Amino acid sequence: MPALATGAGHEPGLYELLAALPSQLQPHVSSPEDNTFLQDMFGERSLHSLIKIHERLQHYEETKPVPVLDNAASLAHNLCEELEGRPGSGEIRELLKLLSKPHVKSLLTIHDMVALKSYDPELPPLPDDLDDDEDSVKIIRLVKNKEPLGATIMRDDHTGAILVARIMRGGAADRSGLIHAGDELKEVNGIPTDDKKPEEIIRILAQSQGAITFKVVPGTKAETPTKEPKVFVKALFDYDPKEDSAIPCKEAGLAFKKGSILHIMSQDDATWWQAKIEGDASPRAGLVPSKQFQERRFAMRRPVATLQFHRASSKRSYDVTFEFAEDIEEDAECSGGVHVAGFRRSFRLSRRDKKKTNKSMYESKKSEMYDMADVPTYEEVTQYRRPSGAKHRLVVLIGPTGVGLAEMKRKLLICDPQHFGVPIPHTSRPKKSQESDGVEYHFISKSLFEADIHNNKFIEYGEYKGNYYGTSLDSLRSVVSKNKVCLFDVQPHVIKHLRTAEFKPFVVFVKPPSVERLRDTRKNAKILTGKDDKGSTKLFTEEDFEEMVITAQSMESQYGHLFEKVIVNDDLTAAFGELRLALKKIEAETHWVPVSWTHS
Ligand SMILES: Nc1ncnc2c1ncn2[C@@H]1O[C@H](COP(=O)(O)OP(=O)(O)OP(=O)(O)O)[C@@H](O)[C@H]1O
Repeated sequence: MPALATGAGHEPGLYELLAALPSQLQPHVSSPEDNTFLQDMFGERSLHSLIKIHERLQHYEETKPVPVLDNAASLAHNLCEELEGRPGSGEIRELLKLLSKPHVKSLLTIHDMVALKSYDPELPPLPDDLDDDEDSVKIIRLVKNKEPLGATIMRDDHTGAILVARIMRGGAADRSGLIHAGDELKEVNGIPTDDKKPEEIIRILAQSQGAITFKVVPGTKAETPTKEPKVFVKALFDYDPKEDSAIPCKEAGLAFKKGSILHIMSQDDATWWQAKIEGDASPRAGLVPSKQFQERRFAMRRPVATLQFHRASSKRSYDVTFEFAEDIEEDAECSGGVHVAGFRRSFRLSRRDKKKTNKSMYESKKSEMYDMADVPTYEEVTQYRRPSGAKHRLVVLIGPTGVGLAEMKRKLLICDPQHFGVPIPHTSRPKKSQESDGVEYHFISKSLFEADIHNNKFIEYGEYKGNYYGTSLDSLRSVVSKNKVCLFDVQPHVIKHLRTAEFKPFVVFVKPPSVERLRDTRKNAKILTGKDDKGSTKLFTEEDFEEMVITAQSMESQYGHLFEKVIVNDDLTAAFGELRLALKKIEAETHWVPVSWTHS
């Protein structure tokens, strides 16, 4: 290790520290390689030179020297020329040799630059053939790497000029700050653009390597660098720009899936927003249809979708047959010694027992039609983490009848009865001798039930054999207020009524596997026949499996945008494990929820 210079500097402490460091660090360094590395690093000549420079600079910083001249390089050059003609002494030869060394020349050039404070890069000379009226032309040079430029161009219909149509946020052009939407492109790498189609120019750009020179006439539109607030939305539909004939530039489009979180980076254009997928490493935005534009498109397409849905529905006749099976609380409610009051089947879609259509349910039909009028495009979201001690989100389970929602609820209640709860329903039927009010049901009179319906107290209700049954909002509140996670399975059209800041529903769709897998996994499973009030069961039929799969498809296509988690109930243990994990995450981790749920 070279000896450390004892500099005439101001910080002898620094030298001492450097000299002492290797031996001081030695006890903490385990491998000999690391030790050698440290010795080499601290003994490195360039490090010592750097410290010397640092000291000198510090010294001069204090004395604040001003340059005597700012043309040292040319002075040295002239001197060399003069001396070269003369018969030289040894000293002259030495001076000539010194002044002609490249690093001395560079040093003097840098000296002059500093003296002149001339730090700007040298720009290429302006073309000689500029028109008089082209005085506002700009020559821009960008160095292109593999990344696209992040700008789109178009031809102005009136003037024929090639204009920069938009600059993609976060892209190379945007980051340069040199090109703006509305600028007129005159030349690319010296090639005039006036006789070129936009596609040809794009091709020239794509083929260019390294530096690209643009000649542009800046647009008249004043650039106001707007600091837009950060907007995040959840996409409620799948989008592929390649399939979109309306997008102005497919290459600039951003593909996303239903449920993706998009960071909206610009809404300057009412039709095409700029967005990137949250968490994506690329800084560059892509084009996505704006909410208004997409809503308009969906609205135009909707009659077809409605027709298809109803055709499918009427063929399979699921649309109106809802079943309310009461009296099946049976032993399941008490399994594992856990009394699970109100644990019963809820009003879910069924095709079974067609004869019993008289057990019709309230607003279902109307609501389905209403749902078709909703156009799911984007929903503004924000990050949310349940504050400790705050109420839990309502857990809403959705799925076709027989898929296993009751099984999932039962398992959750058994594994942690202190943590999970279910709402106790109301009924207007008389209480049976073995029942207690507020345990199996809240027993109320028919007139009171009707008054509560009128006052919108029920999130769902139905009539069966002249008696009302229903679940009230207050019964959900009662579970939540006990600091429990309230489990609630409903028909999907009810979800939207629960989507409030109060309940913040976490919607889980339990989906059946294929008919083949259902056949394999449900060999011995039983479903309710709905043939009587006693909860009689039967084995699944092939028709039940098919119905389950088709109903699930309909539910997913109509309500899929409201599902936060989709679980395929193939193997029960695996499906239950997935549900538990999802619920744990929602309770403890940060996730996205609609913005409206966080302002109260
Ligand atoms: N993954 C599975 N593998 C095998 N059997 C299952 C599975 N999931 C549920 N089952 C069984 O299927 C039957 C129907 O399940 P469950 O009663 O939970 O359905 P459900 O969705 O509540 O339907 P419904 O609303 O008609 O009662 C039960 O016997 C249940 O044990």
